[in-house]
Amino acid sequence: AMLHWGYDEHNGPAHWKEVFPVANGNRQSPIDIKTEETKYDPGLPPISPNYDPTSAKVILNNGHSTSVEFDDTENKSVLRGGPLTGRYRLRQIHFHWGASDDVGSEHAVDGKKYAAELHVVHWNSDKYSSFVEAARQRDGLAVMAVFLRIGECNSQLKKITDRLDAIRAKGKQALFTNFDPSCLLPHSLDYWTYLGSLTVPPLLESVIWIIVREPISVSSEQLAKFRSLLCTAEGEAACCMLRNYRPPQPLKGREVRRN
Ligand SMILES: NS(=O)(=O)c1ccc(S(=O)(=O)c2ccccc2)s1
Ligand SMILES: [Zn+2]
Repeated sequence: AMLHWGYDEHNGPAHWKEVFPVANGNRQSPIDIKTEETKYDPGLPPISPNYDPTSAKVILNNGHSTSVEFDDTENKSVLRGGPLTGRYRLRQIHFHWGASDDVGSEHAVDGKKYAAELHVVHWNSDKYSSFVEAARQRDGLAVMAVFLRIGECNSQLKKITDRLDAIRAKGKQALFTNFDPSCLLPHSLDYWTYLGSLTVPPLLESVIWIIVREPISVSSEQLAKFRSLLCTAEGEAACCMLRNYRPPQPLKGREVRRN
C-alpha cells in the first residue's frame, strides 16, 4: 500500500482509502455542484468574515500545498453567519491547483473545474477548546472556498506568490504578517453550502463547506509559481508540486443549499 499519501499515480486519491477508509464515507469532499439541483434557502443569512491582519504569522510549504498560518489562540479573526452557529476561528488558508490551467479546483460547478481553489479554514471555538478537538466533530470546521479563474494578475494574491521562492522546499516557512485574507475575496459573497469533509487525509467528515459563487482572478504566470513549489525537502531529489486536487466525490443524497 502507499507509504506517504500524495497526488501521484502510486499514492494519489485512488489509494487513500487503503489507509483512510473514511475516503468511501457518506459526506466526502469535494463535490461537483449541480446548480439546477441546489436548493434556495431564504433562511440563510450572509456570511461575515472579520479578520485582524495581525493574526497572520507564517507562510509554509507543508509538502502538499502552501498555507498561511494564523494565530488562533484567541478570537481575533472569526467567521460567523451563513450556515454557521456561533463563531468559527480562522486557522489557515491554502490552495489547490493542477498541472495545467484547465484543471486545478477541487469543487466543480456543473462539471466545470476552475484553475485553482483557495480554502479559508476555521474551527468552532465556541463549542470546542482546540482545533484538533474541533477537527474530530461533525460541526467542528468551516472552510470557505473561493475559485480562481485565469485572468489578469491578482495584486492581492501577489503578496503570496511573490513569497513562494522563499519556501520552495517542503518544511520551509517564512514570516508572513499584516495580511487580511478578506483581500482575496470577490465582491459578492453569495455562496452554496453543504456538509462534507477534509479533502486531504485524514479526510475527517467535520467540515461545513461554504463555496463562494463568484471567482477571483489569477494570472497564468502566478499559477505557474505554485507549481514550482517542491513536495520534497532540501537535500532530497527535487519533485515539483504540479497538482494537489482531489476529484469530486459521490453526493450520497446530500443537499446543497444556496443563499
Ligand atoms: N482541503 S481542506 O480544506 O479540506 C484542508 C486541508 C488541510 C486542512 S488543515 O491543515 O486545516 C487540517 C485539518 C485537520 C487535520 C489535518 C489538517 S483543511
Ligand atoms: Zn483545501
